Amino acid sequence: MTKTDLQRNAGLPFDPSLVASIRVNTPATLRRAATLPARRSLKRDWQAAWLARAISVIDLTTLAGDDTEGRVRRLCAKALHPVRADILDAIGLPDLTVGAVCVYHEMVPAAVAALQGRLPVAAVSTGFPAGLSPFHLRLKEIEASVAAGASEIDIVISRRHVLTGNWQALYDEMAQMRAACGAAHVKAILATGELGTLRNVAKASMVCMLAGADFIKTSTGKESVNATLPVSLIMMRAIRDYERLSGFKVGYKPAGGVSKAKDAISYLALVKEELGDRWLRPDLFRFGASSLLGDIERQLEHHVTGRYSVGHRHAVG
Ligand SMILES: O=C[C@H](O)COP(=O)(O)O
Repeated sequence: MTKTDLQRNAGLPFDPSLVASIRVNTPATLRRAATLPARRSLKRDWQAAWLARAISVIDLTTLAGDDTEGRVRRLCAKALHPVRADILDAIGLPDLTVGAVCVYHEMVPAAVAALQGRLPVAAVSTGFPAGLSPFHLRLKEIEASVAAGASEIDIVISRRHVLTGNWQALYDEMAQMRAACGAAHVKAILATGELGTLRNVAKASMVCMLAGADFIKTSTGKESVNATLPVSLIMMRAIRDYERLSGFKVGYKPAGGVSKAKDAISYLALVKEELGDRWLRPDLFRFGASSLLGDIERQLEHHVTGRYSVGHRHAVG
């Protein structure tokens, strides 16, 4: 998928009364999310199809202080050929790639050179993960990432705007970041584990969408609590509400700590039930994940051969 395949969210004017009216039924949300992993048991062939689908929507990620160009090149090779050819043949899939590769700004040139336009490169810009570098430098970082060839930018919001209820400031920040992205697609990372309440998550989701976020994303992967099913339920319902208001479909990206194939299936099931099949494609859904692919590949190998291989046979990067 190239950037031209992705629709852009034009946003809507800031509406403080809309934001103030947002409510969340926390006990009901927690109950609904808790039923999901227990209810889902898929038949063998369907399971392979869902796991292949999960791979196709991974933003294959390396976001480590010791990243090197060599690691990014290996990650890109894996992104283009995420599953061994014999396993793909056995499950009847001619070809499969992940959704995108996600790296720090400094690693964008290495990823762009390795992928040669075959997959999008997403950059975490704006002083990731805290998002506390000077604001004008965060905007400059976005522009530099786009100039280096990133076609998707994952920005991080200022958590303090949420924690102090300064929704106008959050809207303005998001709108300026979106503008700095130019033609690149923008994903807003809410860092939900640091927002205090599910109501704050719902409000922050809506404000970022009003300000033009093309995707909303749970976490950087660096908070102590990252993607969860209850948070995902709230964010997906906010996406539904925004579609009712604007007619626009915003994408969703759970990220951080999604490392097991069975968790990926729970997320996909939630997307299907809350948003519908249209969201089960890379233009509207991504997993931000560094180690999920290895577990899925292991499960697919088991599906085909009846045996589990050791985890290090499916190393990524
Ligand atoms: O955006 C992606 C996350 O940083 C990846 O988190 P993870 O390493 O827990 O999979």
